[in-house]
Amino acid sequence: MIPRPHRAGIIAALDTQDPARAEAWAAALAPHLGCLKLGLEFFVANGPAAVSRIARHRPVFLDLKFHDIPNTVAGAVRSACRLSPAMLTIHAAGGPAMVAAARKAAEEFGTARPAILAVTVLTSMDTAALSATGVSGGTAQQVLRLARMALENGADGLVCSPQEVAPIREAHGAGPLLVVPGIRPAGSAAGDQSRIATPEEAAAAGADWLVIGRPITGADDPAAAAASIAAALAR
Ligand SMILES: O=c1ccn([C@@H]2O[C@H](COP(=O)(O)O)[C@@H](O)[C@H]2O)c(=O)[nH]1
Repeated sequence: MIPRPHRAGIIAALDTQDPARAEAWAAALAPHLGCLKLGLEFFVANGPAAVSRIARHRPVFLDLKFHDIPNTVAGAVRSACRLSPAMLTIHAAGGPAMVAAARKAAEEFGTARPAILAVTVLTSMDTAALSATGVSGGTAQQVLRLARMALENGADGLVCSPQEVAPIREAHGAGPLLVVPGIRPAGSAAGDQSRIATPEEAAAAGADWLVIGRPITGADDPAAAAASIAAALAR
């Protein structure tokens, strides 16, 4: 499992279908960050072998957000573990048995296994969007509910927005690994993200890893953008 950074580390989200572009980003960004995230867009277009090529630059966070019946998720976790990712996502909404099955499958790979992260409420969702799925009470309450269930059933950590980092730390302490998208440096466009904060705010709240996509990959000079965020976090 990837060691927890001493202060909040940066994960760049390499969201592209183009393997050459992902490779170029990985090479340029590797000196400035700790981990590279590959998600569905890259994986569906390029497959497992391309993941291994990106992993030559930095450990890979494989963000495929598995959500299915426990037996199917266990099989998907086993397949993903063969690519030696540092972290792997499942949806907490899959329920206790699914989370437990994911952890058990990962443990078959011993100490080299990835951290199993449970996605709570997607950072693109606000209270109205959540309520449209039938969940009332607001995003913060639902994140805390899913966080407790996922941690009790074997998740090593959580994916949550920067706005829920402090309440999760208050409820669960320093133990869970908190991986946090919805990061927007001051002046960056939010795009489709709803529950956002700056890198400095997320770090101060207690995030372990900050997941940053478009503010880095959409910049004229992605390496300079990553270096500038890293420098701000180091101050
Ligand atoms: O709740 C979630 C879970 C995952 N993500 C992923 O993080 C990045 C964010 O990219 P930006 O360009 O910085 O918005 C992206 O790959 C998402 O799939 C998330 O945003 N929210």
